[in-house]
Amino acid sequence: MDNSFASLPPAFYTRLMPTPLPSPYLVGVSAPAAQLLGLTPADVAASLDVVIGNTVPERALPLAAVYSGHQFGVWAGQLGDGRAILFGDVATEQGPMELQWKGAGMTPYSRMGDGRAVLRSSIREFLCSEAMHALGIPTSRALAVAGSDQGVMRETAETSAVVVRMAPSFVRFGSFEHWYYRQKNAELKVLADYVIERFYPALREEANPYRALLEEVTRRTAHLIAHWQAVGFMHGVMNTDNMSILGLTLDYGPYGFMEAFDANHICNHTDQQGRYSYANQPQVGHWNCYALAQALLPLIGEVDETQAALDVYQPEFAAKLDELLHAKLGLSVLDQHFDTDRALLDDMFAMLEGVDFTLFFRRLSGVRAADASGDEPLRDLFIDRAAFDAWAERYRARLRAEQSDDQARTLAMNQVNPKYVLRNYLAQVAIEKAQNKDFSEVERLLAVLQRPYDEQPEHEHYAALPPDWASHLEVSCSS
Ligand SMILES: Nc1ncnc2c1ncn2[C@@H]1O[C@H](COP(=O)(O)OP(=O)(O)OP(=O)(O)O)[C@@H](O)[C@H]1O
Ligand SMILES: [Mg+2]
Repeated sequence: MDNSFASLPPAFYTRLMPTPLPSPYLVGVSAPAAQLLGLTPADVAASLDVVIGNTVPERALPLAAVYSGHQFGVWAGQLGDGRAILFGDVATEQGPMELQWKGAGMTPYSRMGDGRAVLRSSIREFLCSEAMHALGIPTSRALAVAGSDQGVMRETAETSAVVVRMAPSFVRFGSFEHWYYRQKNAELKVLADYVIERFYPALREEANPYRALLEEVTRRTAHLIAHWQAVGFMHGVMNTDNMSILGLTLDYGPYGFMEAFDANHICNHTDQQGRYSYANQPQVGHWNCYALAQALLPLIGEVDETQAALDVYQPEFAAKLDELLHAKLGLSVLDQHFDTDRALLDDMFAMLEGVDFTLFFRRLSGVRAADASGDEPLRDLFIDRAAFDAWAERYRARLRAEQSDDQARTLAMNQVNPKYVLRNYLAQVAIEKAQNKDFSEVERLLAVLQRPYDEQPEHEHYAALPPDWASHLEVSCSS
């Protein structure tokens, strides 16, 4: 174990130890995440004291990093790892992975917080990190989650937990904004050079590596958000301190997956203005890149160059989303169908209002090019059957225009339209059981979500529409 971040000057972090928690218990381990570290789930279970942060691994250099950020569009000043502690990085086949405890106690950046995370939100972060990875969406990973009965106060009394998460880097847009707003250009440069050297080494050859960095991060962010839109993922708190410099999904708080489609859906109950609604995510992604651009401007030097790097956002986002949506519909991206496809997609989203997002796309693969014989399971999702029938006829015509093969298309579509996503109510069931010390549902649900594209006949009910009680579930920033 190493800690490359600790090689930065001391102004970037505070070295400190996690605060122990009494009588820890293991809540869940991700086998694929463990495997990445060359460990088995049994190895991780045997290291429960490390998972909870009561034992610090040999050669670890625990630290909390400083960053700032814009929260809900407003400059929030200094934030920092208020409850996350980075303890080192290890070599894996996917390159070095940093390891963090989230919820391991107070740091100098805790502000009003207690440095803890509750079991509820820790299970949500654990499950969704691994679910997103299995969906093929760039994300931080989660190795394990452990709990303790030590109480923590939120809206109600809850108990503590710690997630061990992993990513090549946890540097955020806000890590750069921090130095920009303090007018510390030397530190800004140190951080940018560190990120380029370690994560974007090819950019060193560019005429202006800082401009190239901005462009690459902007591109990755645009692609990430295209993935979110395509799978119906809503992050919930797209503050600049939650935006990864590697274009990863970071900080699983009040996120949600779209169920009954509503473009303006707001998954975070605390977000009353809907700044981070599904429909707003693409433009917020751009806005966040703009905040990063502003922070990098002193290094890039030229406003025009900075603007040019930022300008890749719209076309990159549009092209990526177009590619992903075509794949979801089993269509090739072909110039001669550009206008037809635009209208087909627009009308699809209009028709989708109120229809379950995940089930719609999964069942779409059953539609046959020749006739309506495969429509029924999909058609059943619609109240306005006539509208569906009319759209399905146009879709069929488009399939025939590229001589689409039903069998091949069904297979391909089922590789991109998940059958299983982490619906809020599924997480809630697992959480309630875990709160009663039954962790079997966390394990079962994780196993289902690790194969989101596979038919799992024994787990059919995990793909079903949410039950009535689920409509009362609310998730907020409280975690
Ligand atoms: N319970 C807490 N104790 C201390 N600090 C907290 C707590 N909850 C949130 N914070 C801090 O408030 C800021 C914003 O919180 P946010 O919910 O975005 O992050 P987070 O979920 O704690 O962590 P991360 O972004 O690392 O996943 C961060 O600086 C975070 O560390
Ligand atoms: Mg955060």
